[in-house]
Amino acid sequence: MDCLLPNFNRKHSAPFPAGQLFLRHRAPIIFSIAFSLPSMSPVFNLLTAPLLLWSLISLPLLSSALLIDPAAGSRSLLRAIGDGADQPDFAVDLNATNFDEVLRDTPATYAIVEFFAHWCPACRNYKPQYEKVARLFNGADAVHPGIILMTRVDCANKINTKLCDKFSVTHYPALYWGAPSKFAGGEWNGKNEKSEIRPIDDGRTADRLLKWINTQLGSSYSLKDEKFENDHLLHPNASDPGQIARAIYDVEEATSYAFELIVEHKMIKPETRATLIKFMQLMVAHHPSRRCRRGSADILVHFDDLYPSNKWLADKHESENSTEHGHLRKFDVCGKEVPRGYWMFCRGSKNDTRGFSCGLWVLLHSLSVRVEDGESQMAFTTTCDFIHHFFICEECREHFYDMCSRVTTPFSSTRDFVLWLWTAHNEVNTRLKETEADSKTGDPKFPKTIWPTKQLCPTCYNNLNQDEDNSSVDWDRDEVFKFITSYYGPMLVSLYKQKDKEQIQMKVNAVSEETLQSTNALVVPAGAALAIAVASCLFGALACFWRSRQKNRKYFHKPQLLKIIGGFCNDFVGKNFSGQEEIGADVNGIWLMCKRK
Ligand SMILES: Cc1cc2nc3c(=O)[nH]c(=O)nc-3n(C[C@H](O)[C@H](O)[C@H](O)COP(=O)(O)OP(=O)(O)OC[C@H]3O[C@@H](n4cnc5c(N)ncnc54)[C@H](O)[C@@H]3O)c2cc1C
Repeated sequence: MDCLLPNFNRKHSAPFPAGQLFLRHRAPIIFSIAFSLPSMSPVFNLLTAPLLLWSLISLPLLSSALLIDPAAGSRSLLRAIGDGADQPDFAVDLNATNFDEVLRDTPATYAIVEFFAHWCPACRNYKPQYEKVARLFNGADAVHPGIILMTRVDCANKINTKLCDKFSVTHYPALYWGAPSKFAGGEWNGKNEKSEIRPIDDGRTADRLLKWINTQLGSSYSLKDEKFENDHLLHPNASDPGQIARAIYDVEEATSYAFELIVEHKMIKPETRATLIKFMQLMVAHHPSRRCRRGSADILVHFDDLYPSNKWLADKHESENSTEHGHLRKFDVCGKEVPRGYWMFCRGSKNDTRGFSCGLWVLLHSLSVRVEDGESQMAFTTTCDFIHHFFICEECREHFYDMCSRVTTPFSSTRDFVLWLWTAHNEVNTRLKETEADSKTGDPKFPKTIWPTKQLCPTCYNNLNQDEDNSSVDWDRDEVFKFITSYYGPMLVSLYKQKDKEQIQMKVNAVSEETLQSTNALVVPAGAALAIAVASCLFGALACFWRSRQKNRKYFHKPQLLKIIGGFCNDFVGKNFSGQEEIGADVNGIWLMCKRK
């Protein structure tokens, strides 16, 4: 049951206003008078004794009935009741002084604000429910960090009166949902239907609140979700292979961050433009996260408008309107919901270790295992150029490019590319192992090792008695390839937009993801050179088509579109066209229409 607010000023709207005011404001006075009077005059003893007795007996009773503790303060007592005094709160207490600042600064994509009143029994009962959900999203040990900041504001606290009024709170507890930035300095009056802040109409229990959230995000969070710990591992890099499943968050975050850096540092120049487009083509086809594939496709389709290829135009654009990079920023490459500022698989034991560079490696490996044989050389050169132009770490990109330059024979298979990237990464590991030992700049909990360790992949070692040292390890390269393909392949799938809650379902999804990958194939293995050309043409043609469909939606009818797509499928990829799928859910939808023969 909610606590309804009467129509008069909230300050006077407590269910027990007289009692509460009495206890909050009068009781201490009566106490002090009662205790001081006897010392003033013995004449008052007769008067004060019964009063004192009444106070001593009735006040604790009344206080506990009204949840007011004169000694400890109402808030602290309220916190102590319900879910145990020792348990920390997960939801963040906000007030008028920090509300805007906290919500402006949070890296979370969404915020929930609970407006409550500390005197409200329904709020007290609701608190454990709210906390159950907040446990998932808030705090250093959040299970799903960076997605939702869950907060509360005590409207019975005088300093919050204006703040609560701005959000037209009519009952307690009242929950609102929106982007944190919309809350900061924002308001809600219940009339503006287009407001980006919305009341949560069904969050009365933890289950229902989470269900409401899942509906908004297309997620499948469960109250039973537990944090995926890195800490319990004996050796983090020799971990349970299942750990990699969490790396999808990191790959998404690394992708978003990389793109943000590119935009912020204005790295899109006429000479780097083509590299970025090719890398994004690679992402559209092979990024392990569905939302990053979709986001990259969206950006690609609008790329010409946002960054004209004509240098003169680009320069003019730049000087006239230096916000064109800002336009790109509005395209979140992996969507708006990607958690930011957190790392799961790549979380270091210190703030300044691991994170982005680890996520970037995982992205590169996960792309490498997904390309087809015919795309391997293109994927290799695109990766080399991407790191060369867009990885801000000067030393890293130079070293990496040096390793790229040492390749003399074009790759003709996925295996070549996967194993080259693995070797290159191990070369970096070997170099850094020494540097970090000298400079002590590495993460003590994640020392550099030759990878995969024996613990992670015993079959990768021809001789298990050998030291795990790059120069001397006798690798079974077939086993290494098999291991890497499965490690960065099916296990690293998007956790989003999947309704199924159980782990087992993830495996099922991994299979469907694999199917998607295979139907996504850009090329038939009809020779590397042809394949590279076809891959680029196909995407260009499809993107072009998709774009024209967006722009000229009213001029095309479905049969015409089916015919055009059928033509693309047959001409470019030699695959049958299945017209069953509805046209144009997104670019992935178009890929899906070309079925293997
Ligand atoms: C392209 C690139 C070049 C870099 N060059 C340099 C450099 O020259 N100097 C420098 O100081 N830093 C460089 N870095 C950063 C450095 O390699 C690490 O990313 C950083 O030190 C963080 O290390 P980490 O412990 O998180 O593991 P990382 O090395 O980032 O590895 C991430 C994860 O990948 C897995 N992994 C490890 N080795 C392999 C492998 N061989 N094959 C497949 N998977 C593996 C492990 O699970 C590991 O946890 C580079 C990063 C990138 C992306």
